[in-house]
Amino acid sequence: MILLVDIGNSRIKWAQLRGNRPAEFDSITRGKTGIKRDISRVWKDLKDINRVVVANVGGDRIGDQLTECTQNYWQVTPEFLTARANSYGIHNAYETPEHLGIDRWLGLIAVRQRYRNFRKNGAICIVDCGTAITVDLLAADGNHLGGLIIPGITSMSQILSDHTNGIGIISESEKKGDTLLANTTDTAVTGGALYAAASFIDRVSSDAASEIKGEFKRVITGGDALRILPLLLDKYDHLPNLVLWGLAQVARNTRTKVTHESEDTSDHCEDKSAHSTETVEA
Ligand SMILES: Nc1ncnc2c1ncn2[C@@H]1O[C@H](COP(=O)(O)OP(=O)(O)O)[C@@H](O)[C@H]1O
Ligand SMILES: CC(C)(COP(=O)(O)O)[C@@H](O)C(=O)NCCC(=O)O
Ligand SMILES: [K+]
Repeated sequence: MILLVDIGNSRIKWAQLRGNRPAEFDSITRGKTGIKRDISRVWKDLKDINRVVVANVGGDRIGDQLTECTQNYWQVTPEFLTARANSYGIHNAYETPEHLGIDRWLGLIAVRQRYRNFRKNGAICIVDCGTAITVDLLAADGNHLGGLIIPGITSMSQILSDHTNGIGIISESEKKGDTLLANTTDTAVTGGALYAAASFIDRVSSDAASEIKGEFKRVITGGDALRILPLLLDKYDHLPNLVLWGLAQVARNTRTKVTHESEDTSDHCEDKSAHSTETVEA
């Protein structure tokens, strides 16, 4: 069995490759410096793992800990992916391609596969709402046009807690009801972060759309997608676990030729097309 692992700066997400697609999605919040205890708890029951394909943006120390775990559990050394200049029909916009976050690169790969019949001269805007919020633009011809990065919702609250006396660690509190403005410190900070994120996403996607002649599609993913979606002005396709879908594509394209598992035709990520107010189960 092939294990697909997405290590972000806040959470570790994983799935198993079933034919051409990821299945049995799971995730945990991870420690800042150590993940061995976190993953030993949840991976001890995983059996017959013969490959581990990894997107890691958490740094080498975290990667080394993952390697120690997979070698202990399954005698398998993980395959750590890095962004490339060109592959899967995508041209990386970065001056130094490997500096593009591997999560962002795999998101581009997954989106290109998901919308492979996308019309000429259009573009797709990919928003990933995690520890950081990233926006990337992928032209229909496969050119990655670049992107932007801001702190995520939790990171913005963390900044205020670290730099002010009056604001402490914010609990995962939302504004009560649908009032525009908040009446407690926690909800003022959380509400402000949500509005900052939504305004950033609305403005960047709107400015990008004005430069694109053809069809313009908006995609959103990441752990905070569902919190931000209700505040967005435009329609988004909510594609959960986008990075794991990208990992599935790369894993099956680098599968050892020996294993000829049944090819699953539907090899693109589920489309939970979402209006800016809700995610509809596909
Ligand atoms: N089950 C959960 N437990 C904790 N946080 C969650 C959970 N689901 C979603 N989140 C939200 O997702 C965010 C992390 O999203 P994610 O895309 O996994 O981040 P990253 O890839 O940066 O690790 C957290 O900051 C939190 O707000
Ligand atoms: C921007 C990110 C920190 C996002 O990571 P995440 O929020 O998923 O933890 C990650 O994509 C990253 O480390 N990128 C490298 C820098 C860059 O993409 O320019
Ligand atoms: K991410």
